Formats: sequence, structure tokens, C-alpha cells
Amino acid sequence: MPIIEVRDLDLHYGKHHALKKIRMDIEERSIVALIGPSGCGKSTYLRTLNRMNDMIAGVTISGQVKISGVDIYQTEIGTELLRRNVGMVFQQPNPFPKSIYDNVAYGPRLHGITKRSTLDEIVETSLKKGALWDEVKDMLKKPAYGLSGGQQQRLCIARALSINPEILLMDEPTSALDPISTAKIEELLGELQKSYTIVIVTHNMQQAARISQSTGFFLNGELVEYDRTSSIYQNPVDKRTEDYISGRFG
Ligand SMILES: Nc1ncnc2c1ncn2[C@@H]1O[C@H](COP(=O)(O)OP(=O)(O)OP(=O)(O)O)[C@@H](O)[C@H]1O
Repeated sequence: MPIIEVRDLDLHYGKHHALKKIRMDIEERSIVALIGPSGCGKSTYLRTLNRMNDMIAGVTISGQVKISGVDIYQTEIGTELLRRNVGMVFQQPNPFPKSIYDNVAYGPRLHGITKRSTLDEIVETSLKKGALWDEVKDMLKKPAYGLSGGQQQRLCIARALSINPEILLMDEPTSALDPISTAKIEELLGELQKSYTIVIVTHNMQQAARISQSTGFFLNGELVEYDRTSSIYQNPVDKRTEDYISGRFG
């Protein structure tokens, strides 16, 4: 069974029809890339997977989003519980104005963990998963703002993983980073995929081709084509996909 099943998903911002009848199955422990020109609905779609659009005034959503078989828009499963299972990383690294340690310990503390040794362990494991431990292990009490942009982004990944989600949503996580930091994060994603399901919005088609197993091409709120990444790039079925990946627009 896919870990995420989306059916007939429609989203309006007021009168603006931003997502149109989206259908997508996402397999567990895979990386799915979402590509398409600016404004086509990629970020909006990503945010429907953890109900982040609910906070925006005037949004209406219909259809189904099931995570591990549970319709997240129909059940009593609170958004807090949902966000515990679905972590998110944004375009701009956004650490809290706290120490490196406290950034990672924040979520676990929120969920009631207070024991120092347990927190220490979670912080270390999460920073290791974020491929940052070796660089920061001797400066855990230093402010997160002192880290480079690429390190801050890996800290945000570690922070997202600290509460043990199954799914990680990433909205253009490397677009604000230099090529070396980007390469580090891409390498990290390959490692994380062994334990997590990752859905990533990217403007960089080479990146999508390098890191993902499946790719969804969005255009004007429609999921035009969704397939194995190799098929999307080598054998697109829809003319619009072909035009986009060959650089004819966007
Ligand atoms: N909070 C909002 N209120 C109203 N309209 C919105 C809001 N957020 C996005 N939109 C509109 O919905 C459409 C889809 O936007 P979205 O940000 O999902 O696209 P995107 O593909 O992620 O774009 P980009 O690649 O530029 O980030 C756009 O027309 C956008 O203007």
C-alpha cells in the first residue's frame, strides 16, 4: 500500500482554482520530485500533505489525502499529530534564534520529553541523520545563526527528523544554497531515503533527475504527468511534459 494516496484533490484560493483533481500515490521510502513552472501549484500541493494550507484564509479543499490509510482531512487526527508524522523543510533555512542543541531538542521537548540523557541522545542521533554532527558536536550551545546557510539547512533537516516523522516534505530546500552545500544535501537525501519518504519541490530539473525515483509535472494546477523519473525524462507521454523538460517553456 502506498504511504500517501491522493484522490480528486481540489484546492481553491477564493475563486482561484489552484489544484485540479490531483491523483497521486507515493510509495514508502521513495523520493518524489515535484516540478513545473512558477505558480503551477507545487508548493500548494506539498502543503496539502500536512494541512498547512488550512491556516490560509479563503482556502477550500476537497478530495482525499490518505496517509498510511487515514484520510487526514476527514478524521479527528489533529494537525499536531499529523505534523509529528510529516516533517517539513523550507526554501530558506529557518532555525529558531536558539542554540544548535535547543533547535533540535525543541520538538521532542514540545512532546513532553524532559530527561536530559534522552534529549542528548535525540539531539546526537538527529544531527547525525542531518549529516551535521561532526561539524557541530563541540559547539552545541552556540547559536544556530552562527552556522553557514548550508549547515543551517542541515540543522533544519535534523530538527524535522528529531520527532521521528515517516514523511519529509521539502520545498526547494537547496535553492538558497551554494553548489557544495547543495551536493551535501542531495547526498544526505539518498541516505535518508532508506528510512523516510521524501516529497520535494525543486526548480532544478537536473536535481530532480539525480535524486528522485518518481517525478510529478505540474502545470496550471494540474498534475499533467506522474511517473518513474526515468520515464518522465526519457519518454514523456504528454507533449506538455516534453516541452517543459526540453526547456521550451518555464
Ligand atoms: N496564500 C495564497 N493566496 C492566494 N493565492 C495563492 C496563495 N498561495 C499561492 N497562491 C496562488 O496559487 C497558485 C499556485 O501557487 P504555488 O505557490 O503553489 O505555485 P508553485 O508552483 O509552488 O510556484 P513557485 O515555483 O513559484 O514557488 C499561484 O497562482 C499563486 O499565485
